[in-house]
Amino acid sequence: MSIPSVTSLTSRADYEAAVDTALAASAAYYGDGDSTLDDAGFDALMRGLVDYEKTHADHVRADSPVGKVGGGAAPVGDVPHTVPMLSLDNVFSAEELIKWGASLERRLDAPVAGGYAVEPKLDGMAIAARYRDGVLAQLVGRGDGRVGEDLSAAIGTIVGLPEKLARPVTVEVRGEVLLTHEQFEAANELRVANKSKAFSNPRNGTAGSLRGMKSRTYAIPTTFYAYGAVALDGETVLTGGSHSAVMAEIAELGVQTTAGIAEAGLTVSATIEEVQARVEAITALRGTLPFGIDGVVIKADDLGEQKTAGLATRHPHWGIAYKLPPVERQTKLLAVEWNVGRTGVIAPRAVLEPVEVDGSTVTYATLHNPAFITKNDLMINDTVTVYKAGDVIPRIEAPVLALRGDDVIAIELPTQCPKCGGPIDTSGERWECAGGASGGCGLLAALSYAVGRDQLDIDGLGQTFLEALVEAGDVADIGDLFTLTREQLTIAARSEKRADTLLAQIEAAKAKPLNKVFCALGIVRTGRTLSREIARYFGTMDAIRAADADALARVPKLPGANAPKIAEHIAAVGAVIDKLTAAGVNMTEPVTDSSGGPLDGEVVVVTGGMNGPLAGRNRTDMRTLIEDAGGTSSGSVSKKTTILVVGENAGSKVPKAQELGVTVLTEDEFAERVAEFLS
Ligand SMILES: NC(=O)c1ccc[n+]([C@@H]2O[C@H](COP(=O)([O-])OP(=O)(O)OC[C@H]3O[C@@H](n4cnc5c(N)ncnc54)[C@H](O)[C@@H]3O)[C@@H](O)[C@H]2O)c1
Ligand SMILES: [Zn+2]
Repeated sequence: MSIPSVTSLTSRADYEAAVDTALAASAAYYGDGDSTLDDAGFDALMRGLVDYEKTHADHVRADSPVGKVGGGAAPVGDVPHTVPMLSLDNVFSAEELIKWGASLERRLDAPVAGGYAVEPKLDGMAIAARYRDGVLAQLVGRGDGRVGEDLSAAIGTIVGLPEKLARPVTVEVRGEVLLTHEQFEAANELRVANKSKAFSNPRNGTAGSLRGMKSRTYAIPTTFYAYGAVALDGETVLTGGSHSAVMAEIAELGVQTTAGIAEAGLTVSATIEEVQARVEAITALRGTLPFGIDGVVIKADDLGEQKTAGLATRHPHWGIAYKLPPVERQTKLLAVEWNVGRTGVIAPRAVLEPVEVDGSTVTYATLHNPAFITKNDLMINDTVTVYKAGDVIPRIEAPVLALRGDDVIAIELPTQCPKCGGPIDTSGERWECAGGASGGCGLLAALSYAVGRDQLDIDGLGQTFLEALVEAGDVADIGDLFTLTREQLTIAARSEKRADTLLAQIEAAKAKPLNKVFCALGIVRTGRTLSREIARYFGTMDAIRAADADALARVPKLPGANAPKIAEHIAAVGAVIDKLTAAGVNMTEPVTDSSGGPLDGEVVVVTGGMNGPLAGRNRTDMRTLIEDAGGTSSGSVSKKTTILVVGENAGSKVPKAQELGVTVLTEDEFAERVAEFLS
């Protein structure tokens, strides 16, 4: 959707409608709503209004947003500002910046002597913070620049704006409140948990966070950066003669300032050429900053020069905003595609009407997962806000509900894997192809898992070899691993020697106990521990296959609610199990009567690195050992713990165990108790 840079208004009716649209958009933009226009659309409309008003002076409406701070519709309130809080005029290119520099020097009637302060333009909400005798007494929004709303209820929730200064001075600090990317995510989690609608972007989220403090019971933390300060109640505590010096004074009082932003923070440039270089440097850092910026602000640093340059009604002459391309645009959601990733994750992707965002054309955006679609009530043909920060994949923020037409169509969620047609595991937030070991879309991931150390332990079969085997069509499920020929392996591994090693490892894997073979199948909602329990309980693969959900639910540690899914998946991989059986893979669990074992009834915790007779055993190995010996393995010391095995560099678990009266054993003592299981 390419928006013309000027909306052309050809009749009085057009003009009237445009004023109404702009006022409504501003009210939403500066309030906490969703505007029906993106910034590019709004700016084009404003340019259209300016053009029209120039030639139709008699049509100009009193409430026209032209020339007004806050677009003529920002929430205003009733607190008068000490000194007007203005907006900033814009430039968009190096040429325009040079022109602005020249016009400033004309106003000064001399070259700029004090240099230019250059700082990021933070994309949040402007506020004035009034400190009296060092105590934060009042917060005031920008409003229409002359009067603003009282936002004092938010005192104490803003990072960087302390409730007390380092010295008991009276001063008004001005700056931007914003939500960092992290705070934005956290804010939305809080909102959703409290049954409120998620904020659609950090800027209107900031407004919502501050205003909401008047009525909300929970605080949403925001962040403040000062970029100005003025005298309050006639007291002048600021002695610095430049913007940068004043910022240093403010920082000394304990307030966070734009000078405190790492790398992209306030610096002073001597010439316009240096300013341009600094603008480019800050632009390059845009994607790495912890919050959004929509430009770079340039100010004559010397306060005397600022005074000489003076103010226009809507903006100062001594400063300018160098705007960066918008990272947020509105466009239309045309369709949703479902793609299956290499690990079997089924991810929705938005197909958009092409739109230019931050200098590049965006046609697709991630929709994360099905829950994102339902949570945001997205529909095909909705107007959506597309957002791009740095080199991050474009994201969709929210549908603009005010623009929803009659042509919207519900987004259909898949009921089967879009790639293989197999079943889908919808238990997690991310949906996955449940084909898994039976050759579904997660084949490579499933194979890697199956040959892993805790399963079949064919460690020579790394990712590259597996990929080669799958690519060659030699392996379509884990059953095929056991019928690989020396020739196939030689081609995949590019070496006869490696092929022979692999053949030996594969042969050895055939003798693995049932619990490892079962684990290798990657059955949903089972892992190592449950595989052991299932194998122990049923003894043979045939018995496992014969078990229905009720029988599975009787397995120790197996949550009954998961049993039906597990049973379903076991049935689905029947053909793979048949292949494994035919290839001579062991399908029985060796009977280890663990009741009566040396650790029967013990709850064992292991801490520190294992040495001596237990050397080289990681936590998984230790758990296996404990379970084999009839004990229960646990990760943390509690009242239930009966034995703590202490290895090298043991930490805080030892004093805790001693405090609880838990038996503490050295590696040697423990090894002796489980000697018969150590081989
Ligand atoms: N999409 C919409 O519906 C809609 C509606 C109204 C306005 N807008 C957008 O808002 C912009 C104009 O609004 P504006 O006047 O609020 O702001 P502005 O973006 O033109 O700039 C002025 C503001 O920049 C902020 N700022 C951030 N960092 C600063 C720094 N380091 N030093 C000084 N000031 C700093 C201050 O809050 C100041 O008030 C336009 O880009 C317009 O597209 C959009
Ligand atoms: Zn699939």
